[in-house]
Amino acid sequence: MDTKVNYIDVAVGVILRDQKTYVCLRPTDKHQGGKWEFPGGKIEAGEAAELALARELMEEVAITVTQAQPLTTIEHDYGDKCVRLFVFAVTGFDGEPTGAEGQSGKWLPLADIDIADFPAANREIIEQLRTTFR
Ligand SMILES: Nc1nc2c([nH]c(=O)n2[C@@H]2O[C@H](COP(=O)(O)OP(=O)(O)OP(=O)(O)O)[C@@H](O)[C@H]2O)c(=O)[nH]1
Ligand SMILES: [Mg+2]
Repeated sequence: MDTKVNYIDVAVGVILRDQKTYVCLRPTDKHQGGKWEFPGGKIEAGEAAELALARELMEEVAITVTQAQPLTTIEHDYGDKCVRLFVFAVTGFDGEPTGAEGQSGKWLPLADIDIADFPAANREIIEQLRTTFR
């Protein structure tokens, strides 16, 4: 029996400015659809997490990342799939974030973050934002 878990590696960017973070609404037809998310996406085979972060943030919110620090790595089993999130704090970028793929996006004050609006895997990120960045 194969008990090895196949994780989907994902680069996730917590874009920070003025005690706010830029979040996007996941399309309803996607995994965890209807939840808010930190922009990001799947890391390609052989791709470094930082490069995937820069690529996904350009594709999804049209910014050029100039400063990012690893925040945490989270492994989460959704039942239908297992994800490994490589989470970065994005503290420097060129351009103004926008929903470049037609999705809704907004600057969310860190004080207003509600864990229930995000995918379950994001719990630890939100707890860190509460303690580290406020
Ligand atoms: N981008 C992003 N993905 C997250 C977050 N939390 C979380 O569990 N995920 C999960 O990570 C997985 C991959 O993310 P994604 O759907 O954005 O990947 P992608 O941009 O490459 O999209 P695609 O391959 O569907 O076109 C999804 O299963 C998603 O549910 C989050 O905060 N941001
Ligand atoms: Mg994505």
